[in-house]
Amino acid sequence: MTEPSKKEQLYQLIHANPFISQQDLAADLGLSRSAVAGHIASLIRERRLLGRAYVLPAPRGQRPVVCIGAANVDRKLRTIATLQASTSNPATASETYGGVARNIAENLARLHTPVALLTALGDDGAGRALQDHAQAAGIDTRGSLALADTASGTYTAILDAEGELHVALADMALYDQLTPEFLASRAPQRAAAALTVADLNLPLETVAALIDSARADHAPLVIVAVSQPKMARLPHDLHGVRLLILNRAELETVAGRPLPTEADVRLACAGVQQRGARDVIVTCGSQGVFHTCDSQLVWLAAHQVKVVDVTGAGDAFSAAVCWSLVQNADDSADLTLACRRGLALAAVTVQSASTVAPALEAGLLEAISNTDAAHDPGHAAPLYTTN
Ligand SMILES: Nc1ncnc2c1ncn2[C@@H]1O[C@H](COP(=O)(O)OP(=O)(O)OP(=O)(O)O)[C@@H](O)[C@H]1O
Ligand SMILES: O=c1[nH]cc([C@@H]2O[C@H](CO)[C@@H](O)[C@H]2O)c(=O)[nH]1
Repeated sequence: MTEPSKKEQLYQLIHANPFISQQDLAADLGLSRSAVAGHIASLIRERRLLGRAYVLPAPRGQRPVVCIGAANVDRKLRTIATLQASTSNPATASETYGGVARNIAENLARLHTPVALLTALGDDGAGRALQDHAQAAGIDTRGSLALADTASGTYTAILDAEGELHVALADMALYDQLTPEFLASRAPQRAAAALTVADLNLPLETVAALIDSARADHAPLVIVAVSQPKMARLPHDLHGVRLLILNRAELETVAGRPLPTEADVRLACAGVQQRGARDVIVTCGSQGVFHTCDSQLVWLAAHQVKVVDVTGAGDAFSAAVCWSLVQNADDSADLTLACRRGLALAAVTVQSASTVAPALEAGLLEAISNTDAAHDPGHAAPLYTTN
């Protein structure tokens, strides 16, 4: 098969990312800037491009949440009977779309929130399937990085017969190419965000660059942890971070010690706040969540539900919290309300075999308001050790 002409390749790049700069076009295609300008002028003459535009921000309610991080293929292997270590277990296998940033983006799209995803995709079947699926879900993937001769990210999880995770393996080296330079090349899309959500699949320097720009632009940034080993990607200086969401084991990694009591969790959160993060949410699996409220902690119990598969519960929780944050035009979002919405979406997700529960409706979250707190199962007595 003959390779498309440079002009055609340039057109495809602009089609995929209308924000792309002439400098990036020149670098990607191995052309000079003047050759790029010549092709653009020719495409305008042919009316395949209608001109070069100034980009104005959309009205607030239509500005997207921009999610930055992983889009993986998840392989889940679930034992049929009780899982036994160091031997072969009869199991069933399934494949779904995953990656923390992608899962959050899909949850938000299903809740009818405008959302864009900046990720890296390989040039394999998985990359094309991830791209098609995201587009069909209504996620704007035009700013994502298409990598030649690279396999897409994969996550392989071993679940027991009850749907609880035993071990998981993450093959995701391609996200190391989501560098600060890549971020800079997507500055126009990022500037349009109502909220930026970054997962810790990103390299440390990239997360630091996102924090720097959130601080400089006074723009809200939520950071979502993905695993204990990848807590090493959390920069020390967190000034500019609106919210850090992580599970208790990940907070233990940050603290460098076990956190068996509520007082331990409070101290560890205070440490993260001293590093500059405004708020912290600590998810505690089937028990519930803590969130900071100035120097105090608020505890909310999880819904008691029958688990089908826990994969994606944390991402659904994070998506509902982000959904809640963008409902307020000012900075007055109520974190307790956001977490109650998170618990509700996570409960729906653990009861579904899918990583992102299908058939979500924003009404599910809208129905949870400040006025119904007393009737909410999320306000049951703490199950967590409090001494
Ligand atoms: N067994 C469960 N029953 C009810 N709710 C659950 C259960 N497990 C998780 N959840 C809900 O999901 C939220 C996030 O779970 P968890 O603390 O395990 O996060 P996570 O480790 O990031 O999850 P994951 O990696 O599976 O997406 C919890 O706060 C809770 O609301
Ligand atoms: O290192 C990582 N492990 C797991 C995930 C993703 O977490 C999801 C479940 O919460 C799952 O979809 C997996 O791909 C990731 O993005 N990075």
